[in-house]
Amino acid sequence: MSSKHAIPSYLTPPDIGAWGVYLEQIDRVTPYLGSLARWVETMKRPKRILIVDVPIERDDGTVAHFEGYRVQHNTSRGPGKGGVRFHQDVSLSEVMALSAWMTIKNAAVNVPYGGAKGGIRVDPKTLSRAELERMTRRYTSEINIIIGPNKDIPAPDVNTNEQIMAWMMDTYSMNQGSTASGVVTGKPISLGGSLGRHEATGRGVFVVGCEAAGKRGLEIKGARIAVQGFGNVGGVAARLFAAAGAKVVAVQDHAATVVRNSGLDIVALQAYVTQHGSVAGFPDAEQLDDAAQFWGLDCDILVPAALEQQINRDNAAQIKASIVLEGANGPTTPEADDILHDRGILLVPDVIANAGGVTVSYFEWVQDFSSFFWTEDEINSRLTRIMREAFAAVWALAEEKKVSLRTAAFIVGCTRVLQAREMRGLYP
Ligand SMILES: NC(=O)C1=CN([C@@H]2O[C@H](COP(=O)(O)OP(=O)(O)OC[C@H]3O[C@@H](n4cnc5c(N)ncnc54)[C@H](O)[C@@H]3O)[C@@H](O)[C@H]2O)C=CC1
Ligand SMILES: O=C(O)CCC(=O)C(=O)O
Repeated sequence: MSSKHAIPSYLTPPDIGAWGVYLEQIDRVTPYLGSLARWVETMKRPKRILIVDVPIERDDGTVAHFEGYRVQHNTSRGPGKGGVRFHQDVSLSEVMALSAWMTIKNAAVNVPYGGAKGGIRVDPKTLSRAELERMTRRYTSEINIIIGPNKDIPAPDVNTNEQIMAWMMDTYSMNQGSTASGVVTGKPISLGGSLGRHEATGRGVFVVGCEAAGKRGLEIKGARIAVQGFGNVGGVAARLFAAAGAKVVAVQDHAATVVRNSGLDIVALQAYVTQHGSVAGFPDAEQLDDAAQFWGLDCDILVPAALEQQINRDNAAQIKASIVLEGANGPTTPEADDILHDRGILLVPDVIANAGGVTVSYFEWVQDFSSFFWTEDEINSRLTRIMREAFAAVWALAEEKKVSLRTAAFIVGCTRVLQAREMRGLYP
């Protein structure tokens, strides 16, 4: 949305895609929430939505406008918490859905936050570094009134990273008149970031992947893994699986799919992507001409770690993996969920599988408040314990109620949120 003549996305017909997925999942859960069901209606409504115009001066002197959002879905259990995404397909309905998933996720792993998410509808690859900085700072100033260490704490998501968080923290601090390191997490270590946060989401995916494999009697050593998305989440998860002796047989990113039956060299692939911007052209691998073939590849564990709605009715029947680990948020449509379930494929849902990131974000926030920083071993062992316990609790509930892991995770999350709401007296 860089042209000043383009129609803002919130004036176009609603894209219920991602948001609709969320609503359907909530609806499926309601029968299991018993007396809490009457409040689920309130879970469908975000608490606060801010849509902002983000104008910047381009390097050539022209002015470009971008549309930005921050949605606070729920704050019953604490301040809003969730990442910021820069992507050309970001829309209000997508950010609403992502914020709602954050509410469920934060409650499912029991970190003391509500749920929030933000984004800018922009392809950051079209911006220079200086333009990216101006856009990030302007966006932060525009949402300044609703964020803060005790209000709503942004973090990285797709196409945002430590540098973006540093600019956000600096802009917020300048507006406040004092340094407020706790306003964002996922910061550089030199600015109060936490050891282990960069790897935390991928590490959490790996930890719950090992737990799920154990339930299925699958050895990680020698297991065949396929990963879609080779950024922060997919890249780290792939590296940890490979280091544990698994064979990462396929990696797909926005530009290409690379395959190697005997296992890709993940360290070399990461170095290649750092240099070339994508996996396209990586030597020592076959490249698939048709990206859709990725879904039918022979593997044991499939890790979607890119965007929403990637596993859908067109490809769910082709999936050969026995375990799907949702590194991304919302990668599976409800229709595909049913297909995978009917085929006996074990799906570990996003709200558990990728919760390692926000868990270490919580550690970072705590460390910032106390100005006392933990060792990487302390962080990783606490993260591993929380992820294992969350997985075990959801697994036990799924067995008890005879429901999927997704439904069980939603029951755990919704119950905690709605109980907090009831105790506070905020129910309608
Ligand atoms: N960064 C974090 O801490 C967390 C991220 N997530 C979720 O994980 C997913 C990935 O996020 P990050 O790794 O942080 O983003 P990233 O920006 O670091 O990487 C995204 C990756 O997805 C690939 N990709 C983009 N479009 C694609 C397409 N159409 N097909 C295949 N690959 C495509 C990109 O090439 C890149 O490799 C998102 O759903 C995000 O919401 C979830 C929890 C925390
Ligand atoms: O670390 C955080 O605060 C949130 C990460 C995030 O956006 C997510 O879990 O989807």
